[in-house]
Amino acid sequence: MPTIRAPASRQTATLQVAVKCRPLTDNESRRSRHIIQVIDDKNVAVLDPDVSKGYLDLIQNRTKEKRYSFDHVYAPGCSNTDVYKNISPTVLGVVQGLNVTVFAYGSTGSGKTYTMVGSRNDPGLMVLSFRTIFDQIKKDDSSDTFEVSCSYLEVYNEVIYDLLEKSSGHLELREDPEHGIIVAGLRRIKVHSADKILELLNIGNSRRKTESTEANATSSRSHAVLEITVRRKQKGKYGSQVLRGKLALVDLAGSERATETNNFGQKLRDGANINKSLLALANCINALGKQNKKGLAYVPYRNSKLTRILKDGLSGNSRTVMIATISPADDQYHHTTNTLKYADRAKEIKTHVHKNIGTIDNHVEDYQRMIENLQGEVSQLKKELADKEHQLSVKPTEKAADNELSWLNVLSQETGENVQERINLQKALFELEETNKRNRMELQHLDGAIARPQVNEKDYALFQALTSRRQVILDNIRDNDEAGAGYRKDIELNESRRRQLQDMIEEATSNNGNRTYLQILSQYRLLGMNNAELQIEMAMRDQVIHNQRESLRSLWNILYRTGLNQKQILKLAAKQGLTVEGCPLPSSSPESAMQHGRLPPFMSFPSPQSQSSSSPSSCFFQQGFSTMSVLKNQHETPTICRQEHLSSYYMMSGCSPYSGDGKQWASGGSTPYFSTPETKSEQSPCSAERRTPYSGIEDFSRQSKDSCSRER
Ligand SMILES: Nc1ncnc2c1ncn2[C@@H]1O[C@H](COP(=O)(O)OP(=O)(O)OP(=O)(O)O)[C@@H](O)[C@H]1O
Repeated sequence: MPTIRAPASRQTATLQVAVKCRPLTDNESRRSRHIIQVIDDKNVAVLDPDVSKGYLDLIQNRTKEKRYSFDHVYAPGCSNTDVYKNISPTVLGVVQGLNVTVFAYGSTGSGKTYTMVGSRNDPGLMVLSFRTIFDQIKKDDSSDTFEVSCSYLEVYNEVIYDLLEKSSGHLELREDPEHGIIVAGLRRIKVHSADKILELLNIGNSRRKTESTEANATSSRSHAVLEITVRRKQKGKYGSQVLRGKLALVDLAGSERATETNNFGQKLRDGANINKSLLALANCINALGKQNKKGLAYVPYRNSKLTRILKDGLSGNSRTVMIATISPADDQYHHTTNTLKYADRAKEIKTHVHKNIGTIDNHVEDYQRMIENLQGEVSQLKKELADKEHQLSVKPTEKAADNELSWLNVLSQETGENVQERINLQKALFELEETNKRNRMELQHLDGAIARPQVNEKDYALFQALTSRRQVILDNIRDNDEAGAGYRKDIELNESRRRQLQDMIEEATSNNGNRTYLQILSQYRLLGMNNAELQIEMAMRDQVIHNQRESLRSLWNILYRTGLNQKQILKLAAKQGLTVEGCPLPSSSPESAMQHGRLPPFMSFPSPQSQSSSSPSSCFFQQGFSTMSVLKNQHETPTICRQEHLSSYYMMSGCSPYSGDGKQWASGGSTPYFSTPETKSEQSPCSAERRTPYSGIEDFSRQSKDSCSRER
């Protein structure tokens, strides 16, 4: 029997922003003045660093003193445990199936690593978090079972490395509708105690890239993300379900001004890359901070790996805490006010939190497995290729052929980059279109509200507010459409370059005599391309699943509006051959469900006036209706939406979905959309536990920073 799952209710949460000021270091106390005044636990002032200003300047307000308010402010005497006390309730949401992100943001040497990792005497937020997670699991007296796993990665020079692998290769990011952004191939180790995570954290930190810079003797050169996942299996009335909470703890690399650090060579390049990703993060914070006032603007997550990793934490499904770290020294005034400026903007950021219940990721996992197999084959071929290259290099007579082959190699590499660029462009286009779809829905609502007659002054004021909001939305739609047109053009250029490369490779392979080598080379190239194509298909499938979820939400919207009670709906569903899981239906009216916050905000009930055929509500209804027919007839027509989406996707890229090259949707056509896997292996390829010698708990941050010399 096919199964559908009720949508999880979403809550809007605001980013929790705290400021932590570290003490002056011994060096600083000799030459610097303390300019941070913690007024109380929520307010902080940065005093004017210039002490030469007179009384007149002060009364004429010519002072550079600045005041800020945050959720929490911690004075230099506060410990990491003091900070943790306020975020502990948020962190514990992970055990209830929520996503939580905690990140430290601040200039170099301001205390980010100290806050996140800490020392033996003052353990940081990473250590305190996993300790309380395990304590909470221990305390739980329900019949639920728990499984905790952990991963640790770093982003160095825009490349992702696995800190739990001895010699990690480059890892790639992938978007998954169920789990958000994920890192393909990242090791996830099952852990049974806080000590085990501590051991892994120690090992990871010893591999992390740090350098001594002018500004900080042990400056982190990479962004590090420790992720702890808690899977909680619950047995409920309607069968068992899995809650999957994820805690991401992020220690960012140090931002710096090149002029202050006296860096050069590799260090300067590292600094430039670090600054680039931190700038990308600042730009996202800016765009998101404005969004509340300005409607849906495009947020440039794609500009760096860091912002893509933090995407969920910044706007998606996550309760997020930002700890802005500052130094009290007067010569850090500009860095401090800059950090506080972004922290102040971050207070406006909203995320949308819901429990991660169950999973529909079996389709995506099929693809992931295929990609992993392909990657295995590609690396085997790479090895064969290297062997062959070695053999050829010892035969000088074949030098000419060698040159041609290395040229061919360059072409292959360019083809790979070309495909990767196309994936990025198309995903960016999807995101833009998604943003504008929501903008247009809001516009429809606004038009409906604006059309209502104005009877009194209050109505007129509302009319004016709605009209100016409408203008903002229109501006955003126009900007996004323009950006979309740019992406489409880039996709066309990319396609034509791809054709060119293809022709050049064909010509080269037909001219060269070394058949075996060429066969391997071209097979390697083809597999690489197939791999990339599969990633595109996965992205499309992700989008389809996302669309289906939206349709499901609409379907629930309709069910709520019918006023039927839970029993009636279950009976009706059973008649249609459907099982409903985790039914969250209100026993009373849908309006009361709305009042009690059980419906997500977008599942609004239209006012009677707005129920014309063109109103958003009817649009919901039609969408829901078609979903229903898909549900009802899924055995006969299970791929309606999939093909619709596929064709629109290919229209964009100018290809046909069935190009005769066998690249069609790979899963069986009769797979029902809304089914939950009956039996699914829980053992992921990355979940195997590996034992690593425990190196002892020292001063985590210092130990890790001192012993870092990994060359990338
Ligand atoms: N709360 C604190 N108490 C005592 N010392 C601190 C505190 N916070 C930071 N420090 C010290 O300040 C110095 C810089 O801190 P840390 O390395 O954590 O900065 P960072 O922001 O991570 O720097 P980077 O971005 O360059 O990696 C270190 O010597 C650290 O021990």
